[in-house]
Amino acid sequence: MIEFRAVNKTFPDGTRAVENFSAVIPSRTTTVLVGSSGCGKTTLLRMINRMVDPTDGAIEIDGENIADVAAVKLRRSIGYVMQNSGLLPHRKVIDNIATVPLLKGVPKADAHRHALELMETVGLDLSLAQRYPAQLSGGQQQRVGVARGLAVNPNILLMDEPFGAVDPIVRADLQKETLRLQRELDKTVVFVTHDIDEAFLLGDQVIILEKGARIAQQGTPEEILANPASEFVADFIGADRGKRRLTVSSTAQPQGDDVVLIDAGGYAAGVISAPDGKLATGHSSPKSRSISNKTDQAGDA
Ligand SMILES: Nc1ncnc2c1ncn2[C@@H]1O[C@H](COP(=O)(O)OP(=O)(O)OP(=O)(O)O)[C@@H](O)[C@H]1O
Repeated sequence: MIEFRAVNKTFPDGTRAVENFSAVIPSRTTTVLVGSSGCGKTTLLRMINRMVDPTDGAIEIDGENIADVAAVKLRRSIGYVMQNSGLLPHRKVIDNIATVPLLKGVPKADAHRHALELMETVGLDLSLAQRYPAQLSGGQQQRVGVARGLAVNPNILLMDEPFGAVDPIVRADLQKETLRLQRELDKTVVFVTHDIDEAFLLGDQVIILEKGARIAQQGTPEEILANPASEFVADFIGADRGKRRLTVSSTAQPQGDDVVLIDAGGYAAGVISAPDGKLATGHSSPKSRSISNKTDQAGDA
């Protein structure tokens, strides 16, 4: 379990990135930190492996204050998957994956053998082992990044917008793989994204953040969708989902046109009656969630 207790971070230039953040991240589950650019997600993530130290407050892992653990030791025991993969361009795939084990003194042959196993784990063809990162697609590079994050066999895996730079189809593929890995590997995953759909897909727990890493809402995807805690949350999950998920279509009826909301799967999610603009309950497919609150009206399909 990772616990943040009243954590603050003010950078030397005076930027207050994190204000009084407290949260529990349970073991062997995935917690997603989601929020707009600059709200403090990456700063929170980097505090877990001491790439950033809090100005005050404490972070504990399984009851131990990480301020008491040497930063390098901590960092080498926690997997970290960066934005844009963060691979070393002049090292072959196999050596990129084995970087930290080699630094820790694992014999090269063992580190390489384990790296090849990890390539299989993340769905990479072994023939790619001798290539350099520039000779891989974006999606393959991200998989190498995940394999590298897993190379120290960590209990905790930190993932910072790992799929931000790939196209939507590859992204969906990588998300699916992440779900599979979660089931197989049973790690504590802390995942950062600004994409609420990704957060709801991957998170057992989702923490929606406002500026200064203030918690707007924390809960399961179902809890948040059913009961957005504030206008901010309703807007955040509604606006984002509405933009991408719902389209509006008109159908001619004897008593006047009906306006139908169509979800991403092409199913009717609800009907806005022509005379008063009222939203009827969505019900047309197993894919559509019931339309029960303002957020859903704004866009949940
Ligand atoms: N080293 C630094 N020095 C000064 N300010 C910083 C530093 N790192 C981050 N910040 C600021 O702290 C705030 C939070 O940044 P952070 O990178 O944690 O946000 P984020 O939510 O991860 O953003 P993004 O989604 O754009 O990566 C921002 O205002 C950012 O400009």
